[in-house]
Amino acid sequence: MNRSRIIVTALLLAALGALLPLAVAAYASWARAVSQEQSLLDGYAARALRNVTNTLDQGRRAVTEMESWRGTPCSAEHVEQMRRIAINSRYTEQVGYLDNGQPRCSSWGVFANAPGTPRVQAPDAELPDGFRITLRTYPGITGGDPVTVLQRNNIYVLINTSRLSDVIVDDRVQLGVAYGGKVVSTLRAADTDFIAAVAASTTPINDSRYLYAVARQDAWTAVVLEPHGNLRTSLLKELLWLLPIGIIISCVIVALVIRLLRKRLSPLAELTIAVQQREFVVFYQPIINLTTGACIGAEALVRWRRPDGTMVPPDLFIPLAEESGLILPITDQVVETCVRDLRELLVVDRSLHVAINLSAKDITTGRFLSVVQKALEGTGIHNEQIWLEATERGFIDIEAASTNLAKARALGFGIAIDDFGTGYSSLQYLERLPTDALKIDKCFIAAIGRTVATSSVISHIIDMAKTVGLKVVAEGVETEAQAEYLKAHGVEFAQGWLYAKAMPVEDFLAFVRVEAWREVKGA
Ligand SMILES: Nc1nc2c(ncn2[C@@H]2O[C@H](COP(=O)(O)O[C@H]3[C@@H](O)[C@H](n4cnc5c(=O)[nH]c(N)nc54)O[C@@H]3COP(=O)(O)O)[C@@H](O)[C@H]2O)c(=O)[nH]1
Repeated sequence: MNRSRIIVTALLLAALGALLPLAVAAYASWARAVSQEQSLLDGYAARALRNVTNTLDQGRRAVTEMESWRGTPCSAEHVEQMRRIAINSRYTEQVGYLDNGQPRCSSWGVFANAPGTPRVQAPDAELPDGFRITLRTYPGITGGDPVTVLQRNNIYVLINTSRLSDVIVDDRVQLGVAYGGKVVSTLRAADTDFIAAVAASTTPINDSRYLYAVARQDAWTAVVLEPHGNLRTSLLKELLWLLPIGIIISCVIVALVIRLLRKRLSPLAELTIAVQQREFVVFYQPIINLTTGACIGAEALVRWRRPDGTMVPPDLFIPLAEESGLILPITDQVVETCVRDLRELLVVDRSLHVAINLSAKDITTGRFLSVVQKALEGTGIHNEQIWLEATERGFIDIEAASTNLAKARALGFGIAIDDFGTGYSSLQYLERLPTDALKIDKCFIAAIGRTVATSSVISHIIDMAKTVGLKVVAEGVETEAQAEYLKAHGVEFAQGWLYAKAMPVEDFLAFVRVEAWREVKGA
């Protein structure tokens, strides 16, 4: 994944991580508010139903008690008894006596077609215990309040219908009581259509306007409802503690994403992925015989080709790779690539070699030897065609370095000391290390012909290398004057922009073909 994709993904993750806990907190607050309100309504509905049962039971008890009275109907004692029962029965407005289906007397006195005489109306239902119930009727004498009539044999009681819904509930709540789907009594300006619909339905009703609870017993239904908008207060209460938790979780997630992003975008993380994705390519810089002008091989120089195609020069990632240990798999990939790229060429032309840079870790651990040997297995490339370049950084553990390089040399690999002259103790290394060639660092080559301190050093390096019988390769040759100087001082080999820059394998193969053709033609 490239950088911008990672950033976009991280931004999306951060946005999601920030929003999700807030959304969950909001949803949880809503769900908790609804659940709390719902259980409150459930409690009210159960209470309302209990109230209906209690009220009717009281009426039933009044009738039953009156039924057991023996005496002359509508006598003063009879009326007195009815009055006594009505007074003691909290919800009963009136206890009365029927003669031939017509009210004759009640706890209020004897009727003689007085205006308070309850009208006799056909009952709405016959109950299993022999009672008949008339849900809403008007006694006339009470000034219009509807009453519910409970009657058995020739005794009846009047109950103020509003008693059926007389329950203490929160102000915001509406309540209704229905019998067989018909709304009998309501508390406050309740939505009777909705209550009737709930009472008549056996399945829950989805209505965006109300939150409601229902309790049923026999044909009675108590419905308690409140507009959804009323939930706002409970919702705010829940949000007050759930939202801060959501915000904290959001912040933690965003911080984690940023941390991961920074880690993922760190140079080390990118390099690690580059190694895993094998994003390295090898360029080859020709090495030239200064006397004949022929190409005798190439130095393999690694580049990191990022997924977007940009090339990262080794100076920018080799130090980090060495520090982190990633240089080891990078060396492995360079070795494999060199063998794959140049196998045919090296087998056809045995005079050619490829020089591979080793890192300090490669040299001290000695692992490069098995890596190179394994890569060469069955390729037909001779060990002598592989030069291994070591810099002074690899000689910190001089014992390990000389042992490992000696092993490599004994197997026929060429050993070159790279960047020679740039360290503090180059000469000391020369004595102790098994070496075939010295590569003079480009800073000395650049000083040729210039009046700088380093300009005089180069001739001493060349003399000394020749004295100990080493091949000399001059690095960074950029001008004819430098080449002439080197030739005049007996340097055999050179590489530098004067001849060619490091190039992709196809270009290098073409370069070698052209050079070979030029040789044939004697140009
Ligand atoms: N452990 C490994 N180190 C490696 C590997 N590949 C490269 N390197 C080291 O990275 C350093 C930079 O290399 P690079 O940017 O490829 O530069 C090389 C040449 O391009 C450059 N050069 C060659 N000719 C000229 C020239 O005429 N003028 C000029 N200014 N620069 C020139 O020099 C670099 C080669 O240096 P050297 O290795 O010292 O021969 C460099 O230190 C590489 O060693 C790797 O696979 N493993």
